[in-house]
Amino acid sequence: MSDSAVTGETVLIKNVLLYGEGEPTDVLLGDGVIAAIGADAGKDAAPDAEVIDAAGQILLPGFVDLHTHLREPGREDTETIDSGSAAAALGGYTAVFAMANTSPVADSVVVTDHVWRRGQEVGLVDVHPVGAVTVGLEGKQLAEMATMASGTGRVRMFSDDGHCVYDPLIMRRALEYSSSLGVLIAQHAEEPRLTVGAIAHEGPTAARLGLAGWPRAAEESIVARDALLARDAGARVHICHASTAGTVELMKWARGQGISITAEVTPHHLLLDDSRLETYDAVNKVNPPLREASDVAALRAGLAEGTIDCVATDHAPHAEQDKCCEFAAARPGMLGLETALSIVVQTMVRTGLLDWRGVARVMSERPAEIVGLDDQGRPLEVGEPANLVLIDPDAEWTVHGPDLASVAHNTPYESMTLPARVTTTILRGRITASDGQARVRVRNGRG
Ligand SMILES: NC(=O)N[C@@H](CC(=O)O)C(=O)O
Ligand SMILES: [Zn+2]
Repeated sequence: MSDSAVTGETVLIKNVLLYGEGEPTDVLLGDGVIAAIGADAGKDAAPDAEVIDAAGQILLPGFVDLHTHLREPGREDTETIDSGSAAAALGGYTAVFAMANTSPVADSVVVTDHVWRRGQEVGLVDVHPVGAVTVGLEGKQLAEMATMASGTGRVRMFSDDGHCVYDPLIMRRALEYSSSLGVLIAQHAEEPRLTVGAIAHEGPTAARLGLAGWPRAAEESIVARDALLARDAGARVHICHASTAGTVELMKWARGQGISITAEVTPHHLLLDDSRLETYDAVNKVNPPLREASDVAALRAGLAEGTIDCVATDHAPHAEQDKCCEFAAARPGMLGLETALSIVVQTMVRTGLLDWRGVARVMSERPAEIVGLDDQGRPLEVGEPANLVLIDPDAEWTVHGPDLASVAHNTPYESMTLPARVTTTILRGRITASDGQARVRVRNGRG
């Protein structure tokens, strides 16, 4: 064997378009990294290398989701780290951030380390635990952020998501503390005094349908407040699921002031608006609510120009009994991991707002940068970690909830035909999903 020969599990991807550009080429993966790129990349491939004919397919860095709800521990009847990892791998993700609103809440290192370890055992995607900002998500007392940040799970992001850290003094202290720890605070921006009883976007549709309204100002007032608190604390703040045109304007203003603020938008806020509520189907109930077409247009434009940094799924599985009930009683949230790429292609690529490099930016590179992951969202270059996704841009598929890997089936895209599909996902050189099947880890005999 020559010195340059690649050892361990090797994968040879043939005839693939890097970032959807240029001429098709070959990419060899070995030892968990990109070992070679080019027409002769296969010359060092081991005889037993897995060969993927990727003609017509696009290679991007694996996706990173800053906002996933995996429901373990506590609601394993709706999602587990196993099922959620499979959904993530099938959606093209190589890293996800599992939100802290589990039961028990991830406000201690016991829970955050469990989430990390369980994710590594499953081995389909890196499951990074998000720690709670406050004990029990109650907004009263800061959780032990330093302990969680230094645990095995190395918590990099803290959020009370599902709840807003509404007390400005607590938020200020959390931001001050976060900058000394080098971690990120992600805010579910919702002024709770403005959303008492609210279940839908406050506007003409909700008024006509008799649904109590969640005004845009409930989000925007917190975005503005937190921008100012981050400025004063010299800290960074990340805005979860931006949903209004006004939030895009506030982001522009804050950036112009030199404030360290980033924001994500969900696929559903890029595609759906409150006209979906006409049927009273609670599958469309989500926080923040689906807004108006003008907000959807502003969010798309904001993402295209970089004012909104990235796409995050807010994948929120719920049991059938919590979704197939009266709108007011239903829980908010919808599935997102397995449909995210298709929705981004439909809303951003097919509309000419983003090219495939732009998709890599908003789904891989920016989210990895925002949380400081140095092994994700990397350039497609020799020596870089082989965290990758292969996409068939011309595929079309019809969504059917029970076919998704999640335990729960609450997809708002049921029976919709969507463009583009993930064909293969690769984590550290190992195929984690291909042709619609997640691949659980096979021991390689060395370990
Ligand atoms: N988005 C939602 O409507 N629900 C999320 C919580 C959240 O992200 O706010 C959930 O945990 O179900
Ligand atoms: Zn939220």
